[in-house]
Amino acid sequence: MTAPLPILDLGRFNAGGVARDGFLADLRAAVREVGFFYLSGHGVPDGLAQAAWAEAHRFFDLPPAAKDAIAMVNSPHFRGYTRAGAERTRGQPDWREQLDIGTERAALAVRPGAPAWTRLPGPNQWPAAQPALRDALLAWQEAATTIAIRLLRAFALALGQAADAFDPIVAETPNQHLKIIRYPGRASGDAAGPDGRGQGVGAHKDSGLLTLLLQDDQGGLQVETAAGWVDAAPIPGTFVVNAGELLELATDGYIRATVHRVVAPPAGARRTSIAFFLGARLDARVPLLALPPALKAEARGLTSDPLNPLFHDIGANYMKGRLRSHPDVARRHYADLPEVAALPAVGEYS
Ligand SMILES: NC(=[NH2+])NCCC[C@H](N)C(=O)O
Ligand SMILES: O=C(O)CCC(=O)C(=O)O
Ligand SMILES: [Fe+2]
Repeated sequence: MTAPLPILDLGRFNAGGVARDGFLADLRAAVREVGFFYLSGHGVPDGLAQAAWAEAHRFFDLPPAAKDAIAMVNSPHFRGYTRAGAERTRGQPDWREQLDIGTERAALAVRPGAPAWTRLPGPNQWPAAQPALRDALLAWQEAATTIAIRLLRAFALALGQAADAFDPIVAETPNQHLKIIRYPGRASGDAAGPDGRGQGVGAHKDSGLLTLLLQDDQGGLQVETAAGWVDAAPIPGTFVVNAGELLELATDGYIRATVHRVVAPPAGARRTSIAFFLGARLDARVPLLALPPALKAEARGLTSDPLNPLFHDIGANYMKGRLRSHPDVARRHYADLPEVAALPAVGEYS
């Protein structure tokens, strides 16, 4: 048995004094060693999560036509519904259906020649048949943003920085991204992976700063560690938290954005999750933090993966993930970009 992932209580951070110091020491160890932990004591009112769960289940139970009416392929902002099998991770189809939303705002007026990320801000798509979904998910997105920004201050302190070290890149227009996700059960043999089960979502890093995940009681999330894949089994009342690529970039790899995946549930079961990704302002660059010497000596440098280059330009780093994940959206709305012309044709994935 591998050691389970650590559990950190945000109440200790909020309490101050020695409790806070203990929390920060545990946080530093957790992000350096695994990059994944459970967060308890976050204080988000239970009703907000309950409402988000109830509306998420109602959404996935809508008839397919009602969901396809707000298909992501209609949105240059990568917002809307994606059917199971349409998203790609490392070129392979992910067996999950999902609704992606983000900050609700008007699209920017985009000048020709402006960076591609300027096309990302914009309105969400909501199902006409379910007006309550919008309020529940936007309220959840705000609550999750508040906790994620508080945690980011804790990360800064744990790294020997001023608490506000990340404030400039999350001020005013942080890149909020929320997904409600359902993984259908799969019979073994159904496009089974090496472990005999299907790909719910393939192995990847999250591209932003921090991810806060709510998961139901099904399980299936796995985290890559030095000792191999470890299950992030559900623990009621907690979030699963993980560091994204922007923290790896900011710390020259002291923090690693940990690789994770979801193994599809068996036939007859299903998994539902609600993932919130706090990203930074798309118009900024990730600062390279000056770590205290003791921490700097332990920084391992950035990982190098030819399929996943890391970019200090935040807009470019986020864009790469969106384009490769949703080649249908990329071809419809971003065909002018050279990296889109280079995407393998559907059916051509190895
Ligand atoms: N928005 C996300 N966090 N998506 C994570 C899934 C992995 C994604 N398909 C990728 O290729 O990077
Ligand atoms: O659904 C989950 O539990 C994890 C999803 C995930 O890792 C992602 O969408 O980035
Ligand atoms: Fe992820």
